[in-house]
Amino acid sequence: MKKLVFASNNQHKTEEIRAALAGEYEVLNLQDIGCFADIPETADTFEGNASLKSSYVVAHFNLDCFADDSGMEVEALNNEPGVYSARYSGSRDSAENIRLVLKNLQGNNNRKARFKTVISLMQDGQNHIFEGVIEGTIREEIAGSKGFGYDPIFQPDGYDVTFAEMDMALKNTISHRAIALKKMIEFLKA
Ligand SMILES: O=c1nc[nH]c2c1ncn2[C@H]1C[C@H](O)[C@@H](COP(=O)(O)OP(=O)(O)OP(=O)(O)O)O1
Ligand SMILES: [Mg+2]
Repeated sequence: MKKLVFASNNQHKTEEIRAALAGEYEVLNLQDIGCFADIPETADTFEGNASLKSSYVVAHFNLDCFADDSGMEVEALNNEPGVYSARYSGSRDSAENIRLVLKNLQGNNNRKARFKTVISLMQDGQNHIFEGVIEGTIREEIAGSKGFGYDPIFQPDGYDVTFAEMDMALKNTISHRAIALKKMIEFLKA
């Protein structure tokens, strides 16, 4: 089976991507290639941060790879937390990050939000970008224990459950990450 290097330390993302590519590609993440660095994400866009992560692996390990930078944008919060989703509350504690979103959105009728993923695939020195977006709304309270990050408060449009209430298999057919990944695989197979 062909190998793909995924420039991420996020086990949840890795699990989703491995499930999505099962049987087609073997996905190696940063620890699998012996990279334990927390790659600096200093860009102010998802594309910029994804490109920083993929370029770091090319520069330090001379390996083609792909990286995902993703986050949640809440319309009434001026699209925050956005690229700062991982540390919105100042820590990586998802419960704290969720608490701050709910606090900042309290009493606001505009609960529109979207999840966005940008994948940067570095192949033969070329940076290929693939984007996935899913629209939804922010629940008033958390619901569900599956998934990770902001899943317990994000309800995708067309569903009456949060990402954390749905199985990974269903999330992997509709999510921002699934959409971006599908575009990357189509490119790789072309
Ligand atoms: O499907 C998702 N469901 C819920 N929350 C999500 C999702 N996708 C990203 N998120 C949130 C979690 C993380 O706090 C931030 C991503 O930050 P992001 O830098 O892309 O990932 P990360 O730092 O955890 O791992 P890495 O950079 O090594 O890929 O947005
Ligand atoms: Mg990150």
